[in-house]
Amino acid sequence: MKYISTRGNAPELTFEDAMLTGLARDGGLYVPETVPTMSKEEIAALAGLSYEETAFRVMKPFLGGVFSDEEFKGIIARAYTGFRHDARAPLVQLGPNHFLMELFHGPTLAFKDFAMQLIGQLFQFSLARRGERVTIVGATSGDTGSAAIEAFRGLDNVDVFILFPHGRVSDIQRKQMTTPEDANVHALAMDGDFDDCQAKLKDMFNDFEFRDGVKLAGVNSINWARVLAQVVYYFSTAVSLGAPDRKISFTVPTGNFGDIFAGYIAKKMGLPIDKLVIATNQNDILHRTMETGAYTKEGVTPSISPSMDIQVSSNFERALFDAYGRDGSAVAQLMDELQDGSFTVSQGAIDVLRDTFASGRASEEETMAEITAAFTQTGEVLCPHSAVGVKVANENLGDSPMITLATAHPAKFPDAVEQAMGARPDLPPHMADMMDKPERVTRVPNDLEHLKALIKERIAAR
Ligand SMILES: Cc1ncc(COP(=O)(O)O)c(C=O)c1O
Ligand SMILES: N[C@@H](CCOP(=O)(O)O)C(=O)O
Repeated sequence: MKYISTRGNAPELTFEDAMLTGLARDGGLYVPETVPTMSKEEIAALAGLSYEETAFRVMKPFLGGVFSDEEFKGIIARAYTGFRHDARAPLVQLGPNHFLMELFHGPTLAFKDFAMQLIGQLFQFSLARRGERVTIVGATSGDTGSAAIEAFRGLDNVDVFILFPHGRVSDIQRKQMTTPEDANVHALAMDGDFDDCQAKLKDMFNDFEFRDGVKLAGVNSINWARVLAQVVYYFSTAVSLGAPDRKISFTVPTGNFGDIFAGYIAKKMGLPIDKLVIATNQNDILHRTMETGAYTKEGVTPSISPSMDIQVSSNFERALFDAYGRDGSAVAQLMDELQDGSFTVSQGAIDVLRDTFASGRASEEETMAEITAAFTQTGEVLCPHSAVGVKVANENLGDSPMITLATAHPAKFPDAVEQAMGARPDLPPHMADMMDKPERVTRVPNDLEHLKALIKERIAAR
């Protein structure tokens, strides 16, 4: 099993090297050369298995033998012990044919834990056997950062630097990143929005002297292992509702396109997915692209679902790669054009994308109204991101059961939830004292040289 870049001009890597590398050296994202498939019988055999066993069976074909079965099973078992629900990704019913997949029972209360806890274990295993250390730099709109810090805190052979947009994450998200006391954790509040943070991260990867000097690694969904870990819950939930004997649809609150891309991979592997619906907030570049074919940046407007306040949706590049028949030079050209603010998807490619993905958007008012409606009608308390998903899913219900992904716990966004419902959601007991803890954070400008110097200085001081 080899991994290739979406821009067609970087070395082919094994699963382990692609995971430790992050961004490809041509600026592209790694994808498997071919996507392994599961037969109908293999999918049916997942029924009744634990989440961990399902994870092992779904992910193993992507590893190319870099871990033994025993090693990989141990890694998976350690990754999911910190989850507070036995099912890991339980389903609750919202309506006759509509279900919610609760992905917020991990340690930091967001779907990011599913992949980040696994990556934490994978990195520890690989770095120990190679005798290496890495510097992780991550960009976050709130949830990736806290999940990464939780997964890597306290490790001697990893420093983790998290860039988040100053003033644009919720108080809980900020506290999750700034209160850990471990010396290898560095929370950096940057001037700008999430897209600025992600652009700086990619600039660091494209500076080979810096990248090689600090042994840069990435744990955003540019990292293939992040996407792979998220494929598992599409299988576990679809099978629990009758797949492969019936088709299942999914609606995914979307920002950086990693989570829905995992659903697309599940479909390519053979899971009978009917509709795969992109749900955006008012920062709706993906919905506009699906409607018009023009991917045009308009600037980010802060919303009540801040983790989805994204305009440069990193993993869309992976979908474009397939839609353009895996033509890396065509993708490289589109990404060059995006530097000037926009590109137009060819008719052939947009047709392919429309065959696979539907889309919709929720305004701020609609998101609020959905939190209120879901609570009144079902008793389920939604976070604003999940509410965007439920609103768009309701517009896409059909014959097949619809599963909407609930991507974060409502207590991470208490202000919006309180405004919609009149009651403030409680944090789980393990986080109850978080708001009282002192914070450790460095305010940084949107300046590449400044960031590189700071990172080098911090590593040298450890
Ligand atoms: C709570 C929440 N919902 C949805 C998303 C969007 O997911 P993705 O970036 O994989 O599209 C994010 C951020 O990634 C998030 O943190
Ligand atoms: N919403 C994300 C943005 C980064 O996405 P990622 O999946 O690429 O890590 C966040 O919470 O940081």
